[in-house]
Amino acid sequence: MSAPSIPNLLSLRGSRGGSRGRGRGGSHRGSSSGPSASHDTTIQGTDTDAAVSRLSAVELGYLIDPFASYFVAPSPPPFYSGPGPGLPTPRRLPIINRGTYTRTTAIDILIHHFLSSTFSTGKPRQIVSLGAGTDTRCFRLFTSSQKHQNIHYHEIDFPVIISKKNTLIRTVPALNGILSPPMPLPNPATNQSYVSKQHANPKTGNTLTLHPLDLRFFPSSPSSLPGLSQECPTLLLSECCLCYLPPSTASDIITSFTSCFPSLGLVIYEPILPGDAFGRMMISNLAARGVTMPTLAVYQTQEDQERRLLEAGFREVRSRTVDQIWEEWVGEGERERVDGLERLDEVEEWKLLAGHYVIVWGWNEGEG
Ligand SMILES: C[S@@+](CC[C@H](N)C(=O)[O-])C[C@H]1O[C@@H](n2cnc3c(N)ncnc32)[C@H](O)[C@@H]1O
Repeated sequence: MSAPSIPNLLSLRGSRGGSRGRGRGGSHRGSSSGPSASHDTTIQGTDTDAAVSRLSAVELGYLIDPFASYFVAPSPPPFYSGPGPGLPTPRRLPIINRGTYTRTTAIDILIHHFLSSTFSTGKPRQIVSLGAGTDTRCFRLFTSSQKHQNIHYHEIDFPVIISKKNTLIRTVPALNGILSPPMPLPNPATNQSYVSKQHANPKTGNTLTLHPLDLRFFPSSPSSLPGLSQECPTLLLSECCLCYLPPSTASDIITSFTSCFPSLGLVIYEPILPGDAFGRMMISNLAARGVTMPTLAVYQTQEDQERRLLEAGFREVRSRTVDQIWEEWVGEGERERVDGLERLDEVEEWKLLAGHYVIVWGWNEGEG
């Protein structure tokens, strides 16, 4: 569970140890005032929260991710005056670490299912991550199994975030050892002002294409994104991203995929239940940080989220709250291992928090 999704708890109790309308032609649907630079900076900052939460879960043994540390800058000690080690990564609360673990594991399971169920097509498979930020999943995937070949991973985020990621991949040997230096991809539509860059691994055929793009200006045809083909089985992923967009923009983006990608799956992770006491507190704490999640008002429940995907054109849809995933998907032995990592006294609080986040997935072909 990423920190931006839980500022309610962090601001209530402190973390342990320290520490948007889609428009074409410049219009901004769903917002009367249009995007402001400071609001965008706040939303971009949620990626840092997510990266720190990931590293906290890794350092405590919840997750294995050799790449997480490269995306978190060491914080300088107080009165820092030169080179030298920074402060240790802030540790998140045990319930936050468990949330990050459960959400990450569940999305990994769904992605592996997509990859194994589309393996026999013999076609390249595409994963398109909306608001990918500094997520490390692509690197974990490309190094986790020999079978993972011919995967075209696309990440979309604001230019400032993509540029940071691109620089890191170019300069960190552990990252550029997996993928070659980036090649700029030509933009098929001359009026697009962004340049996508593709990192490739010639041995496996895997590629990572980074698209610097404000999703509020997403093209009406996704296949105009450089390197993206509507002929390949494709999984669209939004891990706490579409919730920051105006609802009409978010649904336009989803339907632009369902209308032209015949073999499509979608995985969304978002908060729900804004109307109860916990939800109201969550919203007011987000607002205090200048963060709004407009889709939360429209898709308030698990059922609303499922309906959203059915209305967008998916044939089959399922959902589970993070709480349900912990109970139903994590095996007993693994639950014991995770329980043993940190003392978690706040069981009720965990259930409350984990019940307010949902993973919804849908597909339009095959058996999902
Ligand atoms: C909470 S972070 C999640 C990052 C990543 N998906 C993860 O789970 O680790 C939300 C991400 O969505 C991106 N985002 C939000 N609105 C966006 C927009 N209009 N265009 C592009 N990216 C956006 C932010 O920049 C940020 O990287």
